[in-house]
Amino acid sequence: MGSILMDVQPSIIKYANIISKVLKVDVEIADSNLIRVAGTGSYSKLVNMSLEKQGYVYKNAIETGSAKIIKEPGKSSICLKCQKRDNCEEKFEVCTPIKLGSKIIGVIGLICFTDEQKNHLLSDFDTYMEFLQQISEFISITAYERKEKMREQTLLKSLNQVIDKMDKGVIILSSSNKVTHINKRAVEMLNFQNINFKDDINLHEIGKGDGRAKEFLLEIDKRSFTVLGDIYTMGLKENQFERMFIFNENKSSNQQNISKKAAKCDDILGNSQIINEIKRNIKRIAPSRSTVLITGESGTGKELFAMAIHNEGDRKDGPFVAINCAAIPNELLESELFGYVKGAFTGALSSGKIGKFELANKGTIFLDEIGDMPLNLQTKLLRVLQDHKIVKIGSNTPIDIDVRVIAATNKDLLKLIEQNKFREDLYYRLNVIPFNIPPLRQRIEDINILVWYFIEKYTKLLEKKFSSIDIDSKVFDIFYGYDWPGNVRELENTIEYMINMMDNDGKITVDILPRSILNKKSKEHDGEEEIHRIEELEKNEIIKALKKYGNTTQGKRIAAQKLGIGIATLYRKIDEYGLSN
Ligand SMILES: Nc1ncnc2c1ncn2[C@@H]1O[C@H](COP(=O)(O)OP(=O)(O)OP(=O)(O)O)[C@@H](O)[C@H]1O
Repeated sequence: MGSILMDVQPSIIKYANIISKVLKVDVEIADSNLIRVAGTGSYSKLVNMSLEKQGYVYKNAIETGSAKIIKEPGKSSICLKCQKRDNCEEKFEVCTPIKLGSKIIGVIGLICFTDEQKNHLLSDFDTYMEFLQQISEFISITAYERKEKMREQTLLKSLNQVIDKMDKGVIILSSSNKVTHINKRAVEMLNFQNINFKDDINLHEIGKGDGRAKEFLLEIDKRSFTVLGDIYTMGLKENQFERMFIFNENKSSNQQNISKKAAKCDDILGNSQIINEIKRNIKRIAPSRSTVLITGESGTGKELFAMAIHNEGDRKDGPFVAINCAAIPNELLESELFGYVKGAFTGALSSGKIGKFELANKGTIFLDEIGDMPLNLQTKLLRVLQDHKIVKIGSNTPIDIDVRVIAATNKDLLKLIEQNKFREDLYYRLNVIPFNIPPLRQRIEDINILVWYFIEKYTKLLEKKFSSIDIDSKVFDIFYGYDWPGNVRELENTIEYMINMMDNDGKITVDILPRSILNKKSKEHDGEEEIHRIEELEKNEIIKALKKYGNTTQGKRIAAQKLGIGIATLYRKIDEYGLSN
């Protein structure tokens, strides 16, 4: 039977030798099974042997948990059962238990065979006993550390087993960014032939992702991937298991971080006049190379519109590379955008790095949250827009690039210019083709189509099965009256929440609306009194009424009545506001 002291036997032998040298006596250390773990002098040859038949003093110390001093070995009552009692060679014996918490895990015995040894020990007995006590505590700490290490190893072993069974990619990183463990799924997803990675791994959060997971740029073994995932701190095993990165989807399976989605105008949902006009304009300007600036509140779909511009034009077969300027630390943004040559700075990858501009060559780069770009980079960006050339960090050689730039922001760039936070010349360079995506509350006629689209998306995604789905008209009333500060993204999250909360009857009712919407439904956006144009209010009321009572003749008659206008006026206004479909 093993024991914790046996597990750290080499250290125990060292401790026995130290005690023996200092106290000039022979030393034995036994574990709680009375197996000799260490011994000095003649006992060194008897290590690993059982003391069952003669270790009565030790047994007593283990059972009582207290030190024993045997002044006349063989004659003490403890020695009664010992076979060697009558011809005991020992002159003096002291033993002290080794405790780990409340448990006795072994015993240290000091044995004097000569009077000289005995006299030496007794000459300063209290100090020597204190020393012995100290060593006993050191042994106890060594055993504790070992126990913890073993516990951690067992834990890590089972953790690795669980990780290997996961259907998500998992990479465990050390504090120095080396791969400690990579699961099978990650190897498959990233298509690795060999998992003995020599270089450090680079992992940067570069975007908000899809709302559930963040977007990361993963650089490993001279390859880059854009993946959706999350990092969890572990802090285990002496920094070997520092962080765990769990990821879902490799957005770019090739060696470059190009996220190429084929969203086109038809993927932009909505039938409002303004959305239709934007879609028409996208088709018009898609073939050109002119820079586009998309403005609009967060969640209005700016990236979707940018992708549509890319995919409706001649560059559709080229890459669409998106970068979120706000999500990347300033000091990394330059190298993300322009790349660097090998040896450009300490910590640089030995292979150098290709920047997003180069990756986007012959395609489109989407610079999201451009308002957050630091001023020094704004200057560099301006130069790129003027010269169509980039210069990598650490290099002097300009590289020609053919990239269309689409920038987006939810900030007021003119205000930033006033505050000297955004370059005016860059603003005009970017704003060649401006698109402003109106907030959802200003195009509530798009809500219906978006709601049904997201219902379909999330019933499929969440594997919910309904024979049919019915939405209470009160839900739409609340949706039409709500401000949607988070715009389409908020609507999407709301529907996802409601699909989760729905009963099996397929009914979407007010009682499963998220609290945030129920509580805020009538609050003005941002807490400010927002002023709407009269026509906008009128149009929205007509849309609400038509949604509520239906587009049939009968529905229109009720709508007109509720709106307090004549049926002819309603028809005229429907025409005027382009609401006939
Ligand atoms: N008209 C639309 N049709 C279909 N989906 C849309 C539409 N508008 C937005 N979405 C969806 O809403 C979500 C948010 O859109 P997106 O990320 O493009 O917004 P954004 O304006 O770029 O936000 P931010 O300013 O916060 O970066 C995405 O899942 C997007 O596909």
